[in-house]
Amino acid sequence: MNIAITAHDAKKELMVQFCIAYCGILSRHTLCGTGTTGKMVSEATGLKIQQFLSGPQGGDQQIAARIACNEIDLLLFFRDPLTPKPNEPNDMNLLRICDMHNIPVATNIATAEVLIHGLERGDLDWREIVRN
Ligand SMILES: O=C(CO)COP(=O)(O)O
Repeated sequence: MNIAITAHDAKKELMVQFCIAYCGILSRHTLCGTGTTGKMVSEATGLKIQQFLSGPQGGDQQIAARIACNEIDLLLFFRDPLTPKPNEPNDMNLLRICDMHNIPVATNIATAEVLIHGLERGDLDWREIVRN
């Protein structure tokens, strides 16, 4: 499966901890992410992550474009609901494009836990069919 990761600044450390905890599962999949999040997770876990631009520079949109091309099977996007963001419209577009294409997306760690266990159990195997 192709998994994309991104996180707002206040949630980056949480994303790192999540990826450390599920490193074993994540290592069996193809990972990509926005620049800073991808770099932090890669350095902390040793996971190979294709790093796009930083989110505000267009990394979010690079992920959105891949979702539109049916190249992403799962998005983990840890959002900070408390701090206003200059690139909020891009964030909204990323979530919109997931809804457009029925891509499983977690915007917080609780949902991410459910999805990662589901992924491990094979609940997302239907993506293999719709991708091909
Ligand atoms: O912008 C982001 C989430 O919207 C994250 O981008 P970075 O991982 O490059 O900080």
